Amino acid sequence: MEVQGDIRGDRVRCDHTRAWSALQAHFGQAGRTFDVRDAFAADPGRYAAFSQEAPHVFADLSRNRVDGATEALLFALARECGLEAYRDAMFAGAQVNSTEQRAVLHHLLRNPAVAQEGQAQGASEFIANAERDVEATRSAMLAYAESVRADAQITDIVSIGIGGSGLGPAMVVAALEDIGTPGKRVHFVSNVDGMELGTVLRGLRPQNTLFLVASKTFTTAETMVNAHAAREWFLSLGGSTEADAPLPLARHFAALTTNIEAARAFGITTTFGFWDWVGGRFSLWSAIGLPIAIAIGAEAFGALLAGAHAMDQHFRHAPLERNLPVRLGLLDVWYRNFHGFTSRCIAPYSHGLRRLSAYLQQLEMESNGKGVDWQGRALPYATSPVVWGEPGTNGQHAFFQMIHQGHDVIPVEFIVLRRGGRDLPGHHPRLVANALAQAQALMTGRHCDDGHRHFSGNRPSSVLLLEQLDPASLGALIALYEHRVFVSGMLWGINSFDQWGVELGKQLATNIEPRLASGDVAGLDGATAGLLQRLRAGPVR
Ligand SMILES: O=P(O)(O)OC[C@H]1O[C@](O)(CO)[C@@H](O)[C@@H]1O
Repeated sequence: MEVQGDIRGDRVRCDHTRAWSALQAHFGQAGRTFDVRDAFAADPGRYAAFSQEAPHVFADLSRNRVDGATEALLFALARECGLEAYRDAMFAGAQVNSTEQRAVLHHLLRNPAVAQEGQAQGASEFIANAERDVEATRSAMLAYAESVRADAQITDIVSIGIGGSGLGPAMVVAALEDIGTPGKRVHFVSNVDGMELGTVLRGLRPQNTLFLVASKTFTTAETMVNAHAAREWFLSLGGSTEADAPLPLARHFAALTTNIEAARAFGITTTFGFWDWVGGRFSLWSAIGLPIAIAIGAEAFGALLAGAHAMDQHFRHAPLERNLPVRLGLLDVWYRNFHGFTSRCIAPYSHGLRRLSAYLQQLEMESNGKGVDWQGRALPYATSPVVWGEPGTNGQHAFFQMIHQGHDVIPVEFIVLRRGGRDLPGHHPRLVANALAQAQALMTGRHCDDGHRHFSGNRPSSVLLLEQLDPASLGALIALYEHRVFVSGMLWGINSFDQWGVELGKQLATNIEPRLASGDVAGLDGATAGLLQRLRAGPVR
């Protein structure tokens, strides 16, 4: 298929710009000693200047270690790097995933124009074909989701998939469980540890179960092991590979994959495809989102897509100075490369968002945890921070001690809902009060002569405020993070859309597994050989 040009040549790496040198000077003069409390005292308009409206999300960035001068330099950096042209190239279908020669078009999956107007005006043939594929697959998948929802015999859906084929759907289904279909339980199985699948299967009956095998490649070892085990379980309890048998495998298994042939070879006839221009960690909007559509229905799935699309439009069209993904991505660069902050804490004050940190870990660290630029040159600076977190208020009683008083400065992202979910009187105001109090305490600190009780303050945080946790807000929030990762990755000069770093471990595991049975340690390093021999003192099975 013909794609639009490769625009790698237009990229300028952040450290090759004038703005980078200016930021270094600025950091030395003002950034290093910047105190947010002084900035508030000096500027009564600070809260407004560092607030940002975006679709479904309001952001208060005012408690960060930036001022107008810092942001002006960061916007200059973005422009010198060619961020706007690069963003537009991604949306136009250029091969921004340069190491795999792939376009990056997950935004097409949530573009309502694809359904309403068919081929967009002026789109390339490549995009027009992609849009047709998206529309056809989406209609088929949503019709199937509705048929499963209407099928009283199916009570349990087991989605087998890992990484991008598991984390996104699991996070969204947990977040939107209040609007889940009564009578349907959706389970997610990722780990090759048999404890996970075994525990899920223990409570199920094959005639009431639908397995969804979710794998972009349909080769991922963990998913294949679990899918084969599920198949064995199903066949051992009366299931059959014969289409006209009373309990046919074809009715109880479906596949979500770009590798339809491999799914068919597995014996699965119901398949929903997607394409190489959808990265795994950006795929919840595609057929990989089928468990979501079954859980919440086609209409709510459409609202999830619409929320994400609204954020896409904001990212594409808002000027950099009022563009939330841009402001957040620039802040990430400022903190990582100038302040040297090594991690960022995600603190959703929402039980529904309890899987968000796990989801963002893949999105951010698999995308931007890279050490070479797009030309393979070693980078002289750090890239992705460690992203971690737990829902509030639980985190307050675990690791917030360190965030308030530890040596490292850890920017925190509070995610707050104006309206809580299943309202029990008094819970939500208390939850929100805690989020605001933590952000306040981190900034203001509290002087005390007793060092144990002293809070230094000036600890940065942002607040992302959603009206409520509904499909549209959630879609917008996820798309916000996707674009933010694009922004920082673009400035760092890396390819945010490959993941070569996961390959070596996969290959070595394939080499080690037979050695657990044979005991052959030839050619292994001393530590691996030692552990293997120790493990062989008893059976590993
Ligand atoms: O969908 P697949 O092909 O099973 O891959 C699952 C995950 O594995 C990875 O390739 C990393 O190992 C992820 O990028 C991907 O989301």
